[in-house]
Amino acid sequence: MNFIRKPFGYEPIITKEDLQKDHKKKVDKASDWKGVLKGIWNLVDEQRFLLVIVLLMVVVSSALALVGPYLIGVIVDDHISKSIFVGLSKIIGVLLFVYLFFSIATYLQSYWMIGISQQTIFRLRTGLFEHLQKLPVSFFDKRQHGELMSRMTNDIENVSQTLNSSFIQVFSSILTLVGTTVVMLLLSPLMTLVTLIIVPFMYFAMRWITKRTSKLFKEQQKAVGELNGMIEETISGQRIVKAFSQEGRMLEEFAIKSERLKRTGFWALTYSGFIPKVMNLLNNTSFTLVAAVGGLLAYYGHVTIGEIVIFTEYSRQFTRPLNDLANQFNTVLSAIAGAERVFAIMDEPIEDDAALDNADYVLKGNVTFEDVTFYYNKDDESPTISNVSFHVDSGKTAALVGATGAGKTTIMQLLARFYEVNGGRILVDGISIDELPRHTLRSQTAFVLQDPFLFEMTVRENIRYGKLNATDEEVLHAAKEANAHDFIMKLPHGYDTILSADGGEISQGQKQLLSIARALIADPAILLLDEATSSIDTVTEMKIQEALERLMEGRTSFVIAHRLNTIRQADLIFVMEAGKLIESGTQDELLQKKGKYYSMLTNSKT
Ligand SMILES: Nc1ncnc2c1ncn2[C@@H]1O[C@H](COP(=O)(O)OP(=O)(O)OP(=O)(O)O)[C@@H](O)[C@H]1O
Repeated sequence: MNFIRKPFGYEPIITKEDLQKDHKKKVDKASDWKGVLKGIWNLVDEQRFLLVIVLLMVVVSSALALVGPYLIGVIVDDHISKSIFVGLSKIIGVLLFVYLFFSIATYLQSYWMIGISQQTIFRLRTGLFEHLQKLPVSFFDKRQHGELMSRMTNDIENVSQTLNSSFIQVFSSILTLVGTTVVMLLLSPLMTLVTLIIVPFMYFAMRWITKRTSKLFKEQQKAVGELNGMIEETISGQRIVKAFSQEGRMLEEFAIKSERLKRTGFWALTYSGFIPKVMNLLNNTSFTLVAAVGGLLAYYGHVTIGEIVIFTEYSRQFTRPLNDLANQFNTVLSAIAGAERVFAIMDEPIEDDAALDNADYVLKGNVTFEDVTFYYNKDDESPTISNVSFHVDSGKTAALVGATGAGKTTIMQLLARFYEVNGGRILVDGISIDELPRHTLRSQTAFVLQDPFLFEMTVRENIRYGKLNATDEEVLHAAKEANAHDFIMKLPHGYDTILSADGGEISQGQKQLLSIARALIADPAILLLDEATSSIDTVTEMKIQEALERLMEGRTSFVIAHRLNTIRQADLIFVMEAGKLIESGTQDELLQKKGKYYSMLTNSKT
């Protein structure tokens, strides 16, 4: 497939139907502007006073911008054309003062505005990150991670740029437009008419262009989000991509997405590139009209030369803010689209939490499931977990067995309250888990997964993740207990070796040992363990087994068991099938029963 196209060989990508659809959508979503502005206003928070001062500065500088041309007109009419130079120095002094003060006012307004916008963006970024941390696991299940990352970076950057510059410019442009019109009308309604004759043309030209660009900018941001999503997935899953030799397919998919971004980018920039050109043309036309008609009127004594000078200046001053407004329009539109996407996440409901009454509760680890039913999706025909009931005493080990997809991992995730049950109750020490603050429950529950997640931090920090205030001695002790110390000491910088985000430089078994050390240091009452299925060399496997035995001692443990030995040693065995708990008991009880477990065991032996 050839992905490289001639730079100008693109088909226009907006049809009339698209524009009509888009117009309808805009009408439907008219309130979003208000919502976005309200959201930003809330974020400005305690800097609102400074913002008001900035706005006052804009008023002052816009007024000063009107005084300059007027004074030049006065100089021409009262001094130059009459050759009277008395008092000229005074008026030039005032003019210089006006220009100086104008510069100071514009400098101050942009200096303060940068401070306000950076602080606002800081709040927006931190708020979004904080909100993401509080969202339920189910939120992340449904979304592409790279796309979310794009909201944290690109969209926020767009809002930031608008707040930095566009905000002041838009406000000042509006003030200048209104101010200039008023002053022009007071001076000469006839000349005002000549100056403003160009405005309807500008309006229609702008409408034609922005109708197209606003849709394109939205599409461009969406395409950036999708592309980022794919890049993130491909980089984090690059081993799988390579293992299945999918590089070619990924490249094709990437090229298609990238091509879409290129096409929307091309048209967005092409259309928005018309804006300054069209504006310039209309601007110069207006300038020429004012000079020509003004000259004619002056000839017949209707206006003075000074007034023509004032109006030629004002005609520039009038079209410049229009030009600015037109230019800023796209930036503002793209920022609003970005802000909408950010606020959409902020509006996602966070996990509600229990009152803090039980916050200091120390778990003993008695776990009870009472008729628990759970659906991942409301529309699923049958529940993922249906009517499961069991009890595990504190300190005991329960092995979960069953075919893939039977619901073993789900049982564990429900116990850690990653998802809310749809029916029944889960109790720890007789307390329903929704009466325990999540932090209380999760800080005393630890996961040891097959493929544990390691952070791009030192080995020491990765172990300390289980208990952030652990001392170096505690880290060392946990690593020794987890049989991880020896291999850590062989790493280039020992405990200070920085691991890559997926722990690519250490083996699967070593990752498990680190994850056991992390769980040991957390000292949880309840352990949720997914036994490794991948083949690990016998020495490492023995080390893992030994470390796990130490870890499980005295704690309530749920193990997704793959080895017969683990199952045999468990106090209780739960056999799961299609979300149901079909058998439970000790190894002996289940063997005597000669049911599913018995047949699973005999089948695996044959
Ligand atoms: N986040 C999710 N969203 C929707 N469905 C899910 C989700 N996670 C798991 N499922 C579905 O729920 C069912 C039970 O999955 P679960 O991971 O609990 O099975 P399991 O017994 O642990 O399987 P395995 O031994 O393969 O890990 C499966 O049909 C699975 O497709």
